[in-house]
Amino acid sequence: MAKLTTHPSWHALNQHQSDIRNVQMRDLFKQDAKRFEEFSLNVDGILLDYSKHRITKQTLSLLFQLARDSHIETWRDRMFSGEKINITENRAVLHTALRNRSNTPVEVDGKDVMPEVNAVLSHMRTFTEQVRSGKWTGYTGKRITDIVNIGIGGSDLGPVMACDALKPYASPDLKAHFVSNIDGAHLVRALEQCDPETTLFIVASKTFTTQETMTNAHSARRWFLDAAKDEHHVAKHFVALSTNAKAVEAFGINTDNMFAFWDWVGGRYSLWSAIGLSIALYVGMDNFEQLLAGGHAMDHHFKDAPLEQNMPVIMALLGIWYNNFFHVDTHAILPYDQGMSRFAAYLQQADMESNGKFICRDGSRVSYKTGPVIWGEAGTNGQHAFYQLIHQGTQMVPADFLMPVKSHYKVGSPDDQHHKILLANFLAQTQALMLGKTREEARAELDKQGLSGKALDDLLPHKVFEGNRPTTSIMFEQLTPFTLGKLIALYEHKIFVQGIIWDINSYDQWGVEYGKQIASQILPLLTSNDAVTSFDSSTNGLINYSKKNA
Ligand SMILES: O=P(O)(O)OC[C@H]1O[C@](O)(CO)[C@@H](O)[C@@H]1O
Repeated sequence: MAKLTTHPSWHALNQHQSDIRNVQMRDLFKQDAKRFEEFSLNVDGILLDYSKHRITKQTLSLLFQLARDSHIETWRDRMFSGEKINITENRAVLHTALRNRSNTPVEVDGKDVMPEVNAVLSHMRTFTEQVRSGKWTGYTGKRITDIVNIGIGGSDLGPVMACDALKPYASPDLKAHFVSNIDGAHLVRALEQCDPETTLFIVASKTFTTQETMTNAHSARRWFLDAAKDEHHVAKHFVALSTNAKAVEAFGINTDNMFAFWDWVGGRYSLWSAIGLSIALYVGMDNFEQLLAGGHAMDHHFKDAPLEQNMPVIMALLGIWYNNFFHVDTHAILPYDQGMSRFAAYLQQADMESNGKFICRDGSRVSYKTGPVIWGEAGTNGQHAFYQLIHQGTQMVPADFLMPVKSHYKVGSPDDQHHKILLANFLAQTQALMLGKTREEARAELDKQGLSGKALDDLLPHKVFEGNRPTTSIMFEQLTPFTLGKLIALYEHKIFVQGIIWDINSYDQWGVEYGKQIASQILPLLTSNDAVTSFDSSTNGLINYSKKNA
């Protein structure tokens, strides 16, 4: 495949960027009263407004050409059809099969995976209904009141995010806790809220070897047995979500209580699989299937819509525009919905573990930037923390603003203003970032406030906003399971498109493996009495300090 930087569209985009880099969005809006209509898209109830970007029609047409030059459509079809596009692990990438509600056959190595996918979903349904109805009881016959998901990375972030987002759909009889960190504080704090007689542990690990998860799971088992005494009771209180039946058995979990998935499900794409069991328990299997249906609806859109009207493709290309042509390093995710407060953390793994790569698929080094730093916080909290930098800092921070039109919550009086105030802030921020405030406008404002002379002149430069700061607005009716499914799949496909354009493998994570490898070399040294001298002086110094002061 031709290298990205050799595509004529790449060169044309570079040239185009230097032509339009000083164009002001406020002027573009003045020149074209229909800019919103031209640069927005409504897919199945999700409105994407990308008019507040430093783009013209020509920008988009060059970006779509870049996508075509990168053979996006061919790669997309290869992914959906189960081809092993994860080349370094020789695996298919088929999270889309997990939410394939049309149930059309999807083959891996000549075998349709749908019967197995459906069997696990049906197992999940039976189990969740038993637990939620109180039929599944603990060792003393009491119903389950607390679930504790023990997992990390993709075996944690998706379920945490989705349970938080879908709390309005949750059963009031079941509390969900999530333990991921190896720091004992995480487990201890969760267990403090639980009773061994009524707690169900969900050990979520694709490999069932991850150090954090296995250590936490063994500690949870000990905590449980301290109360239950008899190992036979473990079966009622521990279930496993994994691809590794042998390791599940070795842990002491009955494989009847194991919910399987497969190596073609990447960890960070696994909330659609058995890894979503905590979501299904918390909000019920019907709602979990609605989440899957939302993901599936977005898959259809991504597969069927022409590139020019394809939401994930447009979002991906806007990211490429800033990343590779404005040389921006970062991208903020700003959901104006308290339930989505973990959405940025979820996308951090989805995006950064996927596209934080410097090696092309052919093994050569990339000569351009790949994935940006993803971060964010729920609005309006972010406004009172870091938005200052987005407004007046020296770097451009493209941001996605997300917001439901309707809230699930009513607070106090019938004329509850919370959601309107939230919406006003959402709209104000994106407008202010686009418009900025010129020197003249700032002067007029200060003048109106009664300032004049030196006092006005001194304050004036601080009150100027350059504006022209790009944002995408994503609005939807309400945060339902279906909509959340669509939003997650939207970002997954955006990440896919960017990975293809950057010519990297978005589906491995050797960087994470490397850290694990070194940690396992260090761990035994922490228990010996000898001073450590085998590493660099910094690592030796830190190890020896910690040993001396333990
Ligand atoms: O589910 P496992 O195998 O415990 O892995 C947990 C996480 O660790 C990673 O391998 C690295 O963070 C992720 O991709 C994965 O989601």
